[in-house]
Amino acid sequence: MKINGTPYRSVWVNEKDGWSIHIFDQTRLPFSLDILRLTTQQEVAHAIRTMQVRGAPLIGAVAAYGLALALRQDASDAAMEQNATMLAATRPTAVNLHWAIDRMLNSLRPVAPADRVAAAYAEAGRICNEDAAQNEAIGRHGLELIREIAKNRPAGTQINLLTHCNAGWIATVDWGTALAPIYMAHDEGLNVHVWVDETRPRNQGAALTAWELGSHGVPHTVIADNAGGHLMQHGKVDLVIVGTDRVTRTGDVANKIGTYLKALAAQDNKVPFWVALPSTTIDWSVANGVTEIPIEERAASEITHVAGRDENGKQTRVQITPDGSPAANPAFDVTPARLVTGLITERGVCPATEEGLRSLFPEQ
Ligand SMILES: CSC[C@@H](O)[C@@H](O)C(=O)COP(=O)(O)O
Repeated sequence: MKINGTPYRSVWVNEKDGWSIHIFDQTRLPFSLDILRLTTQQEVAHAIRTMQVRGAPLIGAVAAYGLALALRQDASDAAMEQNATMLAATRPTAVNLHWAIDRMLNSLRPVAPADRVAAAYAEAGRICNEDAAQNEAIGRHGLELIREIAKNRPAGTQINLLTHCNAGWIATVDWGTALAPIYMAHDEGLNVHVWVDETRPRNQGAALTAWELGSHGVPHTVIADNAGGHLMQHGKVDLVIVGTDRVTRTGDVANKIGTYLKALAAQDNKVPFWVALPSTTIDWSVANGVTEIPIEERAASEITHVAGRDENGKQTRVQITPDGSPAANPAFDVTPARLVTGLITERGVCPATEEGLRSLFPEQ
């Protein structure tokens, strides 16, 4: 996607040295667009853990480059396996991270250590290109759903979408998952407007989705997380569309905490609830999302404190809870398949069922 007219991806190799990795520091957005240079696997692991990079597909792609950086230091079998395990442990819920590390290992194990660095950069590059292409395809399939709504309305009627967290281009290598159809709808002149859940505790909606949509000129309104149900009751949401960190083969959807409540409200108000994902987000080994998907528990300080900018423009964190009040911070929840209208993948849309997914991915 473009920033001030210049096309960017969310991760790229430094053109001059040919090996260090660049990302945007997402903890600084929306106030500052800082490009970070990562030179070691430890820096990559730190960036993932602290959410300088985040979003399921992007952490997979960045971790793949993290393994390439590790191999520059030591390309032996033992070091490669150890660094892969370390990188895979940085965040537990998004299956794309584990998928990317497994794919790297499967392609690198048969390669002689002397040739592994070049092979690792090539494989990580392919992962990035495929992610960008898959998300673009998701955009085209999701666009059909928005066109369908537009078709049944007087020309130019506003179409109101609601999204949770950030599943935009900076959560992927390019395009985004949930936001890709929205960008395409806006670009072809459909009158889309997006309700953006702020997404406490880390506010990825308020900080990142609002920044992305605003940069692209897409009309949007940031709302408190608890406002979605009310808006749906009053007919102000035509379609909910979210991304996901892991989808079971049966169609259960793990996504940012609060997604489940949106799905319940959508069901009660007969608002379609769609989930956009590349196939790298499907965990074919899991049948029951509620009992089997590991849910990341993050620091209590993300609940007790809020990050923002003060009146002098300085980025700061302020405490919002009494001293000593305990806080719990489960970072994801699971929306059961029965609440999901359908899944949007790079191969098309399907019901959130095992049959639906297998009809699109019969090779699994
Ligand atoms: C295309 S990204 C899909 C998901 O990864 C996204 O919705 C999400 O929940 C991200 O969580 P985060 O904790 O910000 O990494």
